[in-house]
Amino acid sequence: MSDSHGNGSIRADGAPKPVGSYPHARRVGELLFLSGIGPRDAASNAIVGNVHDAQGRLIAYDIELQCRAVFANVRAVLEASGAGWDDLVDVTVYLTDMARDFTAYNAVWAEYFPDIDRAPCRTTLGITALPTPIAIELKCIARLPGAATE
Ligand SMILES: O=C(O)C/C=C/C(=O)C(=O)O
Repeated sequence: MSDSHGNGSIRADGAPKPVGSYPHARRVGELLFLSGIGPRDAASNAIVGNVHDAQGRLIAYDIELQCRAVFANVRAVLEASGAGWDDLVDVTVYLTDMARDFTAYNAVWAEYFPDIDRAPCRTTLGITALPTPIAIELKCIARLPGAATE
């Protein structure tokens, strides 16, 4: 974890670099607010699961791979912040093609959150575009371990 400014700002070495001028997360009291994060490879920052033609145009993507990559990135930011998967309390999921991708995404979600009583609250939105050519982005809020639940 890096919080060199003492303001709760987190930069996670194990997560892909943010694509703009924002931290991976901010701690505020017992809560941890994660920036929107996409399905990028943490080492190369390349988008996972995108298929391009010889001219470099995006021609296909694998939503399952993108789901797994974005969940891995969320986990990396949580762990760098001193939290874990079970500390997620609220997740907003943005999909660029709800009709095509909801079923596959929902199945991967169920693998990662098999226990409905321990899963975070979730809201899934279909939107026309994300800032980069990704099909899924997650926006998460977690409760830091040790914080009271009530
Ligand atoms: O491209 C990504 O990996 C995710 C980018 C997110 C943003 O730039 C944003 O939500 O502003």
